[in-house]
Amino acid sequence: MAKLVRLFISARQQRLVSLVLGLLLFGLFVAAAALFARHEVVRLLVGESLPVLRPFADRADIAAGTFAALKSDVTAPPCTPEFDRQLRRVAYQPNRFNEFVYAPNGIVECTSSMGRFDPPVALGQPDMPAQGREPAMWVDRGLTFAGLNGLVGTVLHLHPYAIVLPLETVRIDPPGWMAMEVVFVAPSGRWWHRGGTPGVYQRYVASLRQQDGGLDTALRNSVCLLSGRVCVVTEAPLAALLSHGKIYVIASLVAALALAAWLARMARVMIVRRFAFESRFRRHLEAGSIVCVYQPIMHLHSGEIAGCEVLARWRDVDDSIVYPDRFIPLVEQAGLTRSFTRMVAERAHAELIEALPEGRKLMLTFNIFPRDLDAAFLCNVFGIFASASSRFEIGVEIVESNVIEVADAPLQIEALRAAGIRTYIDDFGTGYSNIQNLVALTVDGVKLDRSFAMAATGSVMARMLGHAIDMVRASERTIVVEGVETAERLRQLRAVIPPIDLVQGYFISRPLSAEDFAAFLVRHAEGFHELELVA
Ligand SMILES: Nc1nc2c(ncn2[C@@H]2O[C@H](COP(=O)(O)O[C@H]3[C@@H](O)[C@H](n4cnc5c(=O)[nH]c(N)nc54)O[C@@H]3COP(=O)(O)O)[C@@H](O)[C@H]2O)c(=O)[nH]1
Repeated sequence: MAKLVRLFISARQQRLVSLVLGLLLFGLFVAAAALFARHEVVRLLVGESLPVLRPFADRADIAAGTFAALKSDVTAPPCTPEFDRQLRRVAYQPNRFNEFVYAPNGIVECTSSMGRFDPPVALGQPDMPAQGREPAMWVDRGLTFAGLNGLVGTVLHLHPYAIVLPLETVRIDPPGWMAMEVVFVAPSGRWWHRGGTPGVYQRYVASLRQQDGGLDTALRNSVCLLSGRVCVVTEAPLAALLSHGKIYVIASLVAALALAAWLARMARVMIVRRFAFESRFRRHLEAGSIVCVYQPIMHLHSGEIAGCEVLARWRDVDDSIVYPDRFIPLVEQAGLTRSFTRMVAERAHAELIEALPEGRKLMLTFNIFPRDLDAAFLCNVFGIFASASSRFEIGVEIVESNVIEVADAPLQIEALRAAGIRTYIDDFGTGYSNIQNLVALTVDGVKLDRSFAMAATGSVMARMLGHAIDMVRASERTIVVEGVETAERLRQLRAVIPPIDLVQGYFISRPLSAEDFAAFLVRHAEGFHELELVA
């Protein structure tokens, strides 16, 4: 899941996702357009086929009418002169065929044409046996049996009569982009060309056989009548279609491309909006996504670990850890400062109670938002540590420049002290730090901004470190020097007289998980003596 989410977080991946989406959509639209075009072409093929089939349907109707007339109008005993007269009467009726054969059970006994032959003659096996209302049918049958030597025709037989039809072929003139063939098809699969372009039917049958494999280069269709006996098979080669419909093809491609590009762009905008850091943070800011780390704070001279500063991190939806500089301003903007501080305090409490060795007394300092310098609220939040009050000494850090924006800051600080919560001015020496504020705010301690201790030896900032320490010491507050990154700086701080109280920085330790902090405490139970090791 985290991997999937990561896809949507980085700008490069977002671009890639939108590109892939665009291509997929383009493919989808082209496929949809191709399906629609296929449907339309098949509709046209059917439209061209039906008029070609109509004469065959008409002939079948005439045959049916003729058989009915023979049955009702010919009543004389078979093959008598009267029978012959009656046959001819039917033959002269309008819209009737006129070549009849009396052939009960397929054995020819006499005909209407008076041809010379020696009855009885068996018609033999039909090419298409009678089926439902359809008569049995012989295609291109030699007509010798009816005395019509040398002629061939189609014979229809519906007991006891047979009708002889002349050889029938059709002329068809399809549009240039398609080819057409008319065939008679027997249930056995045998077929007879009746008109159009030879080969179309064969290719159609071949394409049906290989339907599951291979690319067909033409659209094919067949429309059949009379229980599948007469079929019009049509074929539209793709090349002909593309060249015939060039304009439509180009217009469809351009439209598909434009629509896909637009949708992919919209999707990207939505992804960017949804997965922008700000919205991810707002959606997923909850107790479970807060990570606490603990940076040891050391008594400078004894090396004893006095406690730690609790620092918050946020676990992003892709499981990466985000530093506070990115999200603290968002917490403030969203007005979630109080619930955020509560979540940090509760998580730290749960982790430390679990991880720390019993009986170890520690100072814990928390960063609070300036607007939350409210003793009632803070006592309530940090009250969870009260049951373990003998174990933890709670302090809150607040940037001095912001404290002065809280009208009754001195009162709140006093109330906190009364409740056993210490206050520290954080990042002293930056921004609007001012000695008057230091005097007015009765805080317990001052944390010197880390830029002093981190400054290169001999730099202006490094030289100012001593003055900043003097200034804070004059106010009789506890001094914490942050940002101690080197043994040399620690040694320099140890040489300062009168002595500095507490130090914090990467040289002592980076912020640690609760388990690592507990292990750190065990490792340095006798005090932090790395300096001696370095020396
Ligand atoms: N309201 C809240 N603010 C919080 C909370 N957790 C953190 N913060 C504030 O975010 C700022 C950045 O904090 P972070 O990235 O955790 O950095 C801290 C230390 O890692 C860093 N530090 C400590 N020692 C050194 C060092 O030797 N070198 C070095 N380059 N950096 C070091 O300093 C940060 C601690 O700063 P401070 O708070 O001033 O003591 C920071 O401003 C936090 O206040 C929170 O839960 N609530």
